[in-house]
Amino acid sequence: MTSARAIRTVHTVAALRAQVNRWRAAGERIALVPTMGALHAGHVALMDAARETADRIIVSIFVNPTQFAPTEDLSRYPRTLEADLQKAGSAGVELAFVPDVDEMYPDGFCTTVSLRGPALGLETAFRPTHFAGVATVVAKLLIQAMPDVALFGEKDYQQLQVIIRLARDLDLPVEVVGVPTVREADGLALSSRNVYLSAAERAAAPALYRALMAAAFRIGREATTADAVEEARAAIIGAGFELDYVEARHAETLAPIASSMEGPIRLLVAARIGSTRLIDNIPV
Ligand SMILES: Nc1ncnc2c1ncn2[C@@H]1O[C@H](COP(=O)(O)OP(=O)(O)OP(=O)(O)O)[C@@H](O)[C@H]1O
Ligand SMILES: CC(C)(CO)[C@@H](O)C(=O)[O-]
Ligand code: BAL
Repeated sequence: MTSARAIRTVHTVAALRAQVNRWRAAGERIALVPTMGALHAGHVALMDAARETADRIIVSIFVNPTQFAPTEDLSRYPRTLEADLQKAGSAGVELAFVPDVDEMYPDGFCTTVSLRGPALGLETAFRPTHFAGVATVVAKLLIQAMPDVALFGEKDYQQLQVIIRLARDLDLPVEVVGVPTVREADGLALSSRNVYLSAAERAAAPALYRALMAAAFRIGREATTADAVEEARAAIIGAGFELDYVEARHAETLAPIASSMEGPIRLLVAARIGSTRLIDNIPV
């Protein structure tokens, strides 16, 4: 059951803070769900999880230019604000923070978060400036909204680990919560970028998840981790993808797997089909 409430939109940090301060003064627990809009059921799962833990939910909708490289899809990224506000309101969100680029990056802006640890490799090998943009905007959003809890999807698993580390390292007083990936019935992870897929590409796309599932099943049974990852690589390329990476990593530090290593493993993949780049991951 969702509890639809009237949603209010604010565009400035000052208006966001004024509302947050009123809620704080009343002793209410606040959740923030950061998004780039084009909301789908994956985002709604974050809002549902937020409702379980907080009295008030804020969604931010901001297509953050600094996390896109000049060659990437910033200009064609889907923008569906009216429908987004409708969906967020139906999911019990009361406040939408929808800043414009100048509000987030005023003239002279020159500060960026620098990262190592979980940001090394994987996405960074293909999007070298991406996580600096993500971490900087997320740090800003967390300082602007001062939530008790912020929710992020496991679909962007490396991003989630980077943000957990960011909050810990910068002593941001927020609980960072990861929410499991919401999938289509055939296994494809929901993503705002799925709208780019042609019918044929959409039909091929679940091969990504199937290859991860097959590898996760084989690891620790009849295959070494390295062999299972190699098989996943072949299956993904065989399904028509251009593979950026498929790797097994330590699930929290995202350190590469060494044969002597203990601890949980995560399989992560990024691959391109046509003009669309998809990512996915699962636990082993
Ligand atoms: N299928 C999903 N399941 C759970 N969370 C998701 C899913 N898709 C996105 N999210 C989460 O929603 C938040 C906002 O993501 P974003 O607005 O970039 O949407 P997206 O679908 O990931 O878009 P993109 O196509 O840019 O990857 C992030 O924390 C992201 O991990
Ligand atoms: C966390 C985020 C909203 C920062 O722009 C974005 O990277 C996303 O939507 O996953
Ligand atoms: N959901 C991740 C945002 C990005 O790919 O830029």
